[in-house]
Amino acid sequence: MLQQRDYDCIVIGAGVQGCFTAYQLAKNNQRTLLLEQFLLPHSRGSSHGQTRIIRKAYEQDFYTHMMEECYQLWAQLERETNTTLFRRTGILVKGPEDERDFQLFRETLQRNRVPTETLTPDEFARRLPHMVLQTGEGALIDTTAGVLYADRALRAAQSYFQSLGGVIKDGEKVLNIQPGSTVTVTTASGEYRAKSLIITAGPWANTLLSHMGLQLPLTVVKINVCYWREKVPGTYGADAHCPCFLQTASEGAEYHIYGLPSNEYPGLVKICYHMGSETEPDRRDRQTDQTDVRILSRFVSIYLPGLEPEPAVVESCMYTVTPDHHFVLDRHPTHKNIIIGAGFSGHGFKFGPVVGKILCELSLGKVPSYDLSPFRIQRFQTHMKSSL
Ligand SMILES: Cc1cc2nc3c(=O)[nH]c(=O)nc-3n(C[C@H](O)[C@H](O)[C@H](O)COP(=O)(O)OP(=O)(O)OC[C@H]3O[C@@H](n4cnc5c(N)ncnc54)[C@H](O)[C@@H]3O)c2cc1C
Ligand SMILES: O=C(O)[C@@H]1CCCCN1
Repeated sequence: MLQQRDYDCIVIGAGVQGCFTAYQLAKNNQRTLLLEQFLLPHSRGSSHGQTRIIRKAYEQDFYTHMMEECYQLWAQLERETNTTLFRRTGILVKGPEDERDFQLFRETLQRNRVPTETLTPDEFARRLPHMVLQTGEGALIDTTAGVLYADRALRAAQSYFQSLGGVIKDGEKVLNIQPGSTVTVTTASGEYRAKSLIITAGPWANTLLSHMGLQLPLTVVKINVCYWREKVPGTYGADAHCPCFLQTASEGAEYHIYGLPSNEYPGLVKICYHMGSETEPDRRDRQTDQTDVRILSRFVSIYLPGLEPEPAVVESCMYTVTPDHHFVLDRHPTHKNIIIGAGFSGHGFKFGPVVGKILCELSLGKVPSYDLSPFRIQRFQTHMKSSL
């Protein structure tokens, strides 16, 4: 027999954005159901793995502004669950000083008075002897930045949500959505109804939105998550005061290259390319392109001489990328009680707590705490028309 249950809100997708949205809804006394297609925890979306970078260094002010509150909300979840979710390491932002990309980071950090150190070549050589700064490159350290313990963070948000009475049903794939003043969501095991629905389905966003005749211009890409062996274990470790780093677009790499100090796998440093090759979320193993790995190998051999220049471990993860690389945080254009959080374009984890707050505000009909114009669906009008 089918179960039938009524809730105030249903959230589809228990990645970082769905978990924090559910957590915020429960804090606002909403009877909330969080549905996840896979058994938790899983490594088939975008939020798995031990670590993510958190930073205020951004090219746009609006992200740096949102980070103020993000840091506070991460610390709040740490207190609520008595867990450590953040380790401060700083992030080195480095790249060609005369290129716009590097300048945008520098200007945003300055304008927003983010505590930042500017390293001269001599200081760089002294502080970071195992990294290379080439002539013409600038180097800044956003000292607020660090590492978030990602898997642990998801567990913390889920358990706090449950402690507030929230319900998680994993292994329940949503098969159909019927919009209306009460939204009906169907899975293989039941039918659930709620006053509002929040879709945070990561790479599967468009599959779910197709039930409501909406397709966003999202591209799903597979990221090869590469770990590189230290020639001397610990050289690039957080204990050796090695920061995270972000190399801005440079010769041979159109997108950023970023890395985190060795941590989760002792002796191995995670370094990835901020783009991959297009894939389908249920068939990402078919995507075997290694272009990103080749770009990374070249980078490692030039800039990080203390690492072996071939990856020791390669895992995978997915990005869901919008044309401008900004998020989608909005209502469905015709069904106003359906809220969409999508297209986090490979940089959404650190924003989880504020994304959850914004999606919760939208679902409760409150005025959102932030100007959402960079995140509106409306901005894709031309893309969406041309794809009809
Ligand atoms: C390699 C890599 C490195 C990254 N590094 C950083 C970083 O350093 N800093 C940072 O801030 N961000 C980073 N990101 C980006 C960040 O991890 C993502 O933006 C974020 O995880 C997106 O979360 P999500 O909740 O939108 O998606 P997901 O985590 O994919 O969650 C969506 C969930 O919805 C579920 N779902 C889908 N369809 C259905 C259905 N029909 N029924 C039920 N459930 C469904 C899925 O199973 C999934 O669990 C990185 C991403 C990758 C891949
Ligand atoms: O969000 C981040 O911080 C990482 C590093 C930079 C590229 C995007 N992903």
